[in-house]
Amino acid sequence: MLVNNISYSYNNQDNFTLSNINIEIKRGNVACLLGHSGCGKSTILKLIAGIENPKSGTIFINDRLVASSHTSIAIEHRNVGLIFQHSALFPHKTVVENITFAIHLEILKLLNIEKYENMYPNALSGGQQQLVAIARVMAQNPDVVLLDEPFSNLDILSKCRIRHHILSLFSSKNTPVLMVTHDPQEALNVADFIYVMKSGKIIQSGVSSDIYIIVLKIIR
Ligand SMILES: Nc1ncnc2c1ncn2[C@@H]1O[C@H](COP(=O)(O)OP(=O)(O)OP(=O)(O)O)[C@@H](O)[C@H]1O
Repeated sequence: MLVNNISYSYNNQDNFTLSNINIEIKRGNVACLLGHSGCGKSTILKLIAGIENPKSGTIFINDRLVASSHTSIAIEHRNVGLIFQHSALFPHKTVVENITFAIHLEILKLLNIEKYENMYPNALSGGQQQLVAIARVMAQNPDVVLLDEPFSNLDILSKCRIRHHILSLFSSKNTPVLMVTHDPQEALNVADFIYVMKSGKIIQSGVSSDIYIIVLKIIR
């Protein structure tokens, strides 16, 4: 997955929300976007997913051009697995119907949600709904996975267990993962590569061990 010199502004304003963003994630690797609230992390995910289109620059998924100032492959044709903080489920479908297409019982078991199989989302807690959204992406077999603070409404034990399962599953399938977080410790724990953002720019990037000192400064 390659994001090449992307710039973007909401509502065609002169001040750019994102300037000259470059991100490369090798197959099977996990990269983290780390930065304070409002620095533009979610906007990068929206551009990769096809919810917004860049003003300049290019995006490639699986070596295919999906976005440039004059090209935009529709979101449903990008095969992107998206998990947001509050992932939307179809309220009129049961858990098993929500996961649809390539439903795998192993995924339900892995996430401990097989007992909710025939329930509707309104009968599930926020954390349980999030597990169903995660299962849906795991069943989709995406070309790239975008995680936007996906574990924040899970308890700490579930968070560590599920995060480990998801990241090892996609790593074993050679799928690149881009994860947004505010939490430097989480980035250091899970990422192969970290991009540190400030005010719409990437101010530092590197393998986790190399930027440890910079991340420590952010924690303080
Ligand atoms: N739909 C929109 N229209 C106009 N401005 C927007 C829109 N969405 C986001 N913004 C602005 O763009 C900037 C970047 O927002 P973004 O959601 O990408 O930040 P973030 O780093 O993901 O923040 P957080 O960690 O709080 O989710 C912010 O200043 C925000 O106010």
